[in-house]
Amino acid sequence: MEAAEAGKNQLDSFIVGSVPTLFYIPDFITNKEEELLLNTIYNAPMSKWKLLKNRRLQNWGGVVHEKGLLAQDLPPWLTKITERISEKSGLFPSAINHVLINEYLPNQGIMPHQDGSAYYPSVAILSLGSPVVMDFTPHSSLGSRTEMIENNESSNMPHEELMQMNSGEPLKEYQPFSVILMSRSLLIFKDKAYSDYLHGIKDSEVQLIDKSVNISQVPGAVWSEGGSEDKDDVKQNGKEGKYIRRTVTRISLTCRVVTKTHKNLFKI
Ligand SMILES: O=C(O)CCC(=O)C(=O)O
Ligand SMILES: [Fe+2]
Repeated sequence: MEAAEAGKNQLDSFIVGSVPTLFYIPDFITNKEEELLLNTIYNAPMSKWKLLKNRRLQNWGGVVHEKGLLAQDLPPWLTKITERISEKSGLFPSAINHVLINEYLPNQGIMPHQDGSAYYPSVAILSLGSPVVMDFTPHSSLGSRTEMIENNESSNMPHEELMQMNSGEPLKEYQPFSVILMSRSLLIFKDKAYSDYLHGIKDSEVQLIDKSVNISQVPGAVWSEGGSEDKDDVKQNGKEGKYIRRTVTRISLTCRVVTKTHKNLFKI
């Protein structure tokens, strides 16, 4: 019984913020593992990179489309990580079978979005390289009006991303918040955090961290206090405060389960 209870609560100590289905695990992998992953990712053939308008990505596990996943086995260097994620979190119904690797230069981000319906509603994001701030915004039907980014890149995405544009009265329990994603950390979110909020990363080199729910877990050396040299960010975000400055590239591994899979195109 003890083991079952420990299993049930294995992520409780990693909850950050007020949404109980969002977990932040610092130091999920070692420095050595980070280095190995980065080397392997950058050793992939150039053709493996898909260029988007504002970043590039590698798609592993097969092609996701409406009818599910045209599955390809994940390579061992990825299953080593995805198996650890499944085992440590206990939040995935079956083996993680899809990994999207996104690369972000310091001035690149991803518009606020909800992940496509082909995925099981649990996602684990492993971060490598530069720290970054991920913003969670309640769907406009639930909270304050959702910020939209004009350049809709969803047509370039390998999976469906749903945009929510309708406005509504803010509900108190749905407030925007942010999470600082340090290198080697794992962010997991599911249920409410997955379906009632959009998630995104601003395309700015300087990112305010005042709304971040995990500041206390981030080394003080990572952030600075607002100063006159950061006028651009103040202009962009409308206020001054604590911020991080992205100086290097960030790589993220978005690990998910696509429940419907097909091995052969002709059997769909
Ligand atoms: O890079 C990230 O941290 C987020 C990526 C993401 O949200 C996605 O691929 O759907
Ligand atoms: Fe996403």
